Amino acid sequence: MKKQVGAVIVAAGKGSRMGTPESKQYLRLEGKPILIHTMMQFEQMSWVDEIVLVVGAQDVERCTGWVEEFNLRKVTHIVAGGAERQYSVYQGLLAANTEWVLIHDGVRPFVTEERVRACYEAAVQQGASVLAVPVKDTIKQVNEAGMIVHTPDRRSLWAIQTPQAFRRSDVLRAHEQAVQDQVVGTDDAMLVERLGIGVHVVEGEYTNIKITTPEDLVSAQFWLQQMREEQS
Ligand SMILES: Nc1ccn([C@@H]2O[C@H](COP(=O)(O)OP(=O)(O)OP(=O)(O)O)[C@@H](O)[C@H]2O)c(=O)n1
Ligand SMILES: C[C@](O)(CO)[C@H](O)COP(=O)(O)O
Repeated sequence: MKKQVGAVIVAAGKGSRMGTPESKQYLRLEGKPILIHTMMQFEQMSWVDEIVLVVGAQDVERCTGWVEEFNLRKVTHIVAGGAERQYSVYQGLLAANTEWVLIHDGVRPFVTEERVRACYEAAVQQGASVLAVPVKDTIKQVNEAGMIVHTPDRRSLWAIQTPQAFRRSDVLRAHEQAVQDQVVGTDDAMLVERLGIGVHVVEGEYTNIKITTPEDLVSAQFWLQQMREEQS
């Protein structure tokens, strides 16, 4: 029988905004690569059946070694990604073999099982869902001359996170349509929305940061320590 839930974890980016010689997903926290922290979160979710990992072609070998070293038994495929996040996700979706997929950034290690489950359940009920948090700042739309052109009502603005949960067949179709239409999106929901499928927003946690720039590493150390204290 086809398995129900898979996680597609994308980690084929270069991390240019981090600016380190080693791509950010391989920087170590408490001795383990950030990507491994993320994968361990999904590995311990008993209801997640498989994990598909997407990395740079040059990193497949060392990631295969880590999957063994850290006993990540749910990993079924380690595939090479593409030049944009969207293309990496697509490669992961092709390899996945579950009815539902949870697409997650390899550099969001602090996502909690409770929120991932809520996201998955909302998708099953509503068709598609993403984790997100209400924005805390006032957001302005600014033109090329540096002038404010619009202040959207903050009450309708959410910062979108991962995981993003979809029926695999829907999100695969959305990616294929995007390629045909020459659209490159910054998340997968955007591509699914284009098909006219409603995407439900599930409130996430501000701690589910995407490690992107050097100051995020300071926050990451802090949140990891907090997690350890809660566990002990
Ligand atoms: N071609 C790409 C680009 C990004 N990603 C992954 O998508 C996630 C979110 O992307 P982002 O934080 O933007 O990572 P990078 O693209 O690596 O960062 P930057 O934009 O600073 O280069 C990361 O886990 C990243 O590895 C990917 O799999 N393939
Ligand atoms: C998908 C995403 O995590 C939603 O916030 C994000 O858009 C991907 O990373 P990027 O920084 O936009 O490349």
